[in-house]
Amino acid sequence: MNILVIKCGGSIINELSESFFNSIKELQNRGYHIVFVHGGGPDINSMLEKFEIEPVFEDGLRKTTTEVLEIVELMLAGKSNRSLVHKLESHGIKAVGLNGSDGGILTGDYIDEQKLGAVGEIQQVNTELFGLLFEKGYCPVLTPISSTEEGNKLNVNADMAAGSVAKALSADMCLFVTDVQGVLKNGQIIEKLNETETKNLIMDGSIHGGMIPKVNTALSVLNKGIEEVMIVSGKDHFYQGGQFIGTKFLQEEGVFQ
Ligand SMILES: Nc1ncnc2c1ncn2[C@@H]1O[C@H](COP(=O)(O)OP(=O)(O)O)[C@@H](O)[C@H]1O
Ligand SMILES: CC(=O)N[C@@H](CCC(=O)OP(=O)(O)O)C(=O)O
Repeated sequence: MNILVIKCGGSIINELSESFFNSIKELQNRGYHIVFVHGGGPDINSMLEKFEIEPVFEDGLRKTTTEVLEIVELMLAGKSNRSLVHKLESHGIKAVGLNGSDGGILTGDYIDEQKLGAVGEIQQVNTELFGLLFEKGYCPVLTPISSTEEGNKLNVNADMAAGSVAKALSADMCLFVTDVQGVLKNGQIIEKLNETETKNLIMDGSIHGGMIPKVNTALSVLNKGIEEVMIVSGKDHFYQGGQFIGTKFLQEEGVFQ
């Protein structure tokens, strides 16, 4: 079975192009079973603003108080997930929306409760439901909300959640769909990146903000043996004539699995 995990950024859910959906259908026709994991940072921020709560980020992760967690879940499950599922279905792609914490799909633990509040990292992924949905031709569409073994909800960065799902499924491919064509330097797309080059771009500030968790997750997925890991745009064609367009992550030369 060919499995593709697609992380769909909150930055792009409302701007996905027709060619994005065509690419998804083409990949399904080529035999790929697709799991979507999505973000929703802008949706969360706009609701926080309505409640006059200032968003606070530490190293790209949202500080998540009990009050913020309620809004995060409300917006991810109630808005971002609904939008993506609706768009997929209206393009003829069978999709089922799930909160990551449903059915024990994403189980995690706190990263640093003192510093970040209810922010987690995934420790286990229950992939059973995916198999059932794939059998009937549905794409699971997951929020990055997870829960602890005790049942406490956790807010997980969506790039990291997608990476954990890709690793758990030993996916053939993991794509990070965002609002830029890939990793850029001086406005130009970088088509191929290895770990050293990526770290250097973070160090010199060329890669910053929301791109940091994305490239770090991309590298960690690559290091788990998933060969095709890319950052691509949801605004343009990301797949044409069997070729992907974006930034592809490559193992360092001389490094073997
Ligand atoms: N080197 C870079 N190349 C491209 N985008 C970058 C880079 N460094 C930072 N970014 C920023 O990262 C953003 C994508 O991350 P983010 O906003 O978190 O998107 P998403 O919601 O898709 O996860 C881009 O829109 C851009 O502003
Ligand atoms: C812990 C943490 O930061 N969680 C993220 C989850 C959503 C997300 O990652 O959305 P994007 O993909 O749009 O950035 C947040 O609260 O914004």
